[in-house]
Parts: sequence; C-alpha cells; structure tokens
Amino acid sequence: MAAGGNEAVTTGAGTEEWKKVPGLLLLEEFISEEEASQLLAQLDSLPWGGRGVEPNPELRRRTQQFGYQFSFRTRTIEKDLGPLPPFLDGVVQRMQSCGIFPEAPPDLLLVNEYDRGQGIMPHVDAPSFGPTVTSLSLCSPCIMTFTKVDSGDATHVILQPRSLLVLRDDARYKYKHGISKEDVEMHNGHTIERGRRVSLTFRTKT
Ligand SMILES: O=C(O)CCC(=O)C(=O)O
Ligand SMILES: [Fe+2]
Repeated sequence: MAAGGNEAVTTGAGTEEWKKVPGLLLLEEFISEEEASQLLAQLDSLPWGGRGVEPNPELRRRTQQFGYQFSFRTRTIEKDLGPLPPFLDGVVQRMQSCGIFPEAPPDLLLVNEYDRGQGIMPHVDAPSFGPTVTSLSLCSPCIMTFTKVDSGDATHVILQPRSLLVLRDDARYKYKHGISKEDVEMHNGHTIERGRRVSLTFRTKT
C-alpha cells in the first residue's frame, strides 16, 4: 500500500488523541486503497504549482488548486476556477452523506504535496474559508500538532493515509495546526517514518 510499510501505527496507544481537541474528528479508512491509488494517479497526471511554478511560485512544497485560487501571499481567494472536477465526486458525496459539510458542499480543494523533510508551519486557516475544513491524507503518515492559541496546549494526532480529518468549531478557529519537518517522528512509542505525503484539503468559500 501507499503508506510505505507504516501500517503498524494504526493500532495501539496514541491513536485517539484527536478526541482531546474539541471540534476535531478523525475518520480512519475513509476511502479504500483502490480509491486512494486512483486519486493519486489522477492528481499526478495534472500539473503541480509551487517551487517556482505559478500560481504559487513562492511555495517550497508543490500544490494544486481547484474551485478557487487562494493566494498564500495575501491569504485571500483570488480567482474562480470553476466547479470541482468530477474525479472528486465520490469523495465529496461521501463527505456529504456523512453530514460533514452541513452548510454547503465544499467548493475549494487545495492539494498539498510534502516531500520527506517538508511540513507546514502552525497556522489557523484563513477567515476567507468556511466553518468546516477537511483533510484527506494519502501516502505517508505524519503527525499533525494542534496547539491551543490561548494556552499553548499541544495535542499530537497521527494522520494515517486514507484518513479524513475534520476541523470545526474550536479545532477550526481556536487551535493552530501544523506538521513538522522531521524525517522520523516518535509518538507514544510509535515510530513514524516520513515519506512523500499528499493531502487534499476541502473547504468552502465564505
Ligand atoms: O496537509 C494537511 O493535511 C493540512 C494542510 C493545511 O493545513 C492547509 O493547507 O491549510
Ligand atoms: Fe490548514
């Protein structure tokens, strides 16, 4: 499977940490291995931006954007890119049928690619996005750290490939989330060997 031999970390202590963050939900195995490989193949057949390539040449990681174009420089939505492409219908419909986007279906997708040694700085998602944010993980597992903005309390959550993370309420607005640049991470006795990770972050435009 795409995880690269890290299946062992799906069980045991430390996999329920997400329950400590109000408004956070982690749905393991949200998509099948076949759906994950199809999604990845589809994304890899499309052009990536970032690392000197428009629309986000300043980014060190590669990205793809669908629905609307978000500027990482101004942290605003800049351009309408049209509806989400049909290859995302299955995932969007499953999220809808699970009641994950009660307001409106997601109309924005940001695909992030993290190579080994790449992460994302702790941040709260921009206010130009709606109250629900989801992130579907592919390939390598990683640890996402949630840090409460007012107290600095940190919670470490293992994101396995094929899991769907849902941020709402406090998790969306009162916690920063970030991913370290470590090649190998230790968490509650688990060793997480980081490799290429691709994530699909679905959001709505406010
Ligand atoms: O890679 C992820 O799962 C999250 C990405 C993220 O936080 C963002 O793009 O705002
Ligand atoms: Fe984010």
